Amino acid sequence: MSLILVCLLGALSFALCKLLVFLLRRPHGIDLDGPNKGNWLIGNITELFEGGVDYCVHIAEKYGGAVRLHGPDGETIYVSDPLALYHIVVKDQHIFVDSNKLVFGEGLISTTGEQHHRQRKLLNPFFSTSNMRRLLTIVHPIADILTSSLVAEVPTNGLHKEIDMLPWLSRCAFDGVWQGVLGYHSNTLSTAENDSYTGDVGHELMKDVRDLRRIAEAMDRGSRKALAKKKAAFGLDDTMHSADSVSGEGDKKPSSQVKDIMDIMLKAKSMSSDPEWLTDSELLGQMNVMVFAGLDTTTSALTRCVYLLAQHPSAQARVRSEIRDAIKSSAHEEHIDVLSAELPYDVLMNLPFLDGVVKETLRMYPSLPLMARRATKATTLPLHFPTRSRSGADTSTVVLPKGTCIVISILAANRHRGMWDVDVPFDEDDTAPAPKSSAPLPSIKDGMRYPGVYSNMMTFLGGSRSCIGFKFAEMEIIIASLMLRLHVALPTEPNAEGHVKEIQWKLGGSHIPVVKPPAGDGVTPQVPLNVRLVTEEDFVR
Ligand code: HEM
Repeated sequence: MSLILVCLLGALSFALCKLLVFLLRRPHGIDLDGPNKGNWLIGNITELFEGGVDYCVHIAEKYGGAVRLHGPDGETIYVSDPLALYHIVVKDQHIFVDSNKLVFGEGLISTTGEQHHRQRKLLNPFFSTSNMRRLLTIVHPIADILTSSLVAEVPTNGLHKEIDMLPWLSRCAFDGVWQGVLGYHSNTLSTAENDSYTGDVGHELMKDVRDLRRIAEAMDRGSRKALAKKKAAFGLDDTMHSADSVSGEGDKKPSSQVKDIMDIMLKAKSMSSDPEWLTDSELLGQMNVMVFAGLDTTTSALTRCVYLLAQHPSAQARVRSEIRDAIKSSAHEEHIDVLSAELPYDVLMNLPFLDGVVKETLRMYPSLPLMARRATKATTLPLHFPTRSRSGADTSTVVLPKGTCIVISILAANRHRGMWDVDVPFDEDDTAPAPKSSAPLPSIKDGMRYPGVYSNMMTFLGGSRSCIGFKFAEMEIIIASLMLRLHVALPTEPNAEGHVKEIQWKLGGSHIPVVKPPAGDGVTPQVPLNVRLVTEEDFVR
């Protein structure tokens, strides 16, 4: 055998050994247990949407706070463990990123790193409790219009009428967000006519990515109009004004009359000596983001809350009675006409059962149930509750390769049995005694915490990318106004074929209510409820 051949064979054996060692040492993906891999192309991640809320909660209960799933990009982890979430959204949030830049321009949701930090620092004060409190007063008249419009729809003889509540509640959310963010009176509740912006955005829950793009474009058009008008009112540079001639009331508004979030931002801009401070494109981006981020989320929460009250008549009666009692005692008058009385803001925001109903809705059915992130480098996630590895042994850490996709399960976190005690006030059978505690929110076990910004739940996420508008998402005023005058119940009338409508909540990016076949098509978003005027029987006796 020639020397060359010996050398070649030696090199080949060496390379084979190296390959063997590499293959043996190669990590076998993420060492977590999880459901079967599913479809070879897209994996099993779509089962989250197909299986809906129950499946999303079930897999966390079965496999633990970190579950291995498979998506189109390979292995994905589905996280609801409190410590892991703390690392993802707070401690190591710079590693776990998400970007929607293409759709949202330069608004808060899409910016990252230093730009996001700068914008957030600038915007945080605008969302202070006192500003929010001021902004929330605009919701009052909107709630009144919603209720009186619905009262006008139902028979005066006490019989009910089936009404699809979705368009009413989404218009209400729309008017609230538009007016609160842009100071634009869209009045979709009181007029059937909408401009292209309100028409495109306001009336339906968003269904797919094409809708998202169309909505983003429509929002941009509307925001440009609103910005140009406001800049003129604040005496700021009017380049945008001339590009988009804006007519209408309110020109040259005195800067003391600051009413909405845009007013607050523009007033701050008009007082700054730095022309680069909050550029027009940043301002426009912020407006689009606020309206987009606030609209579907608020509609979804509001609709779910009304639906749950229809499903749980005793909770409905209790809410109604609590509001009536509070109005009477704040007016110091037993025989006051409750229906025409003002609902004082401070009284409303301090009603424990109403507060519990709103918080439970947000906890059990978070408007954004699943959020996506991606690990920008290899890292190790610690877990508070040990979870199952592939071998079935318990593990308290998960090693994540660079690029791993993460699904933050807000839904599973908010219902984690290791963290929360019971589900009240919406008990399954609606017969359980009402909780005695003055704070009817389920207690958090052993003082453990989720890193959420609100009530320890993850509904508004946590950390530097948490929801900036969560204080603006209060629903108490609207629910109180509705409940005081109207009674809602699930549909009861069979159609011509004898089928009664049953509402099903599908899971997309948000929750989509449809009527299940055969009574409905299972596709069109709607929430048909039997609505009638309230009678004395509808209060707790
Ligand atoms: C029930 C109502 C709401 C829910 C459940 C909700 C939930 C959330 C969640 C989960 C995020 C994090 C998104 C992510 O990191 O990918 C978020 C972000 C955000 N939300 Fe909300 N939101 C609600 C209402 C609102 C309202 C009314 C506004 C504005 C007036 C708003 C403005 C924003 C903004 C600007 C962000 C981006 C924050 C950032 O990236 O720094 N949200 N929201």
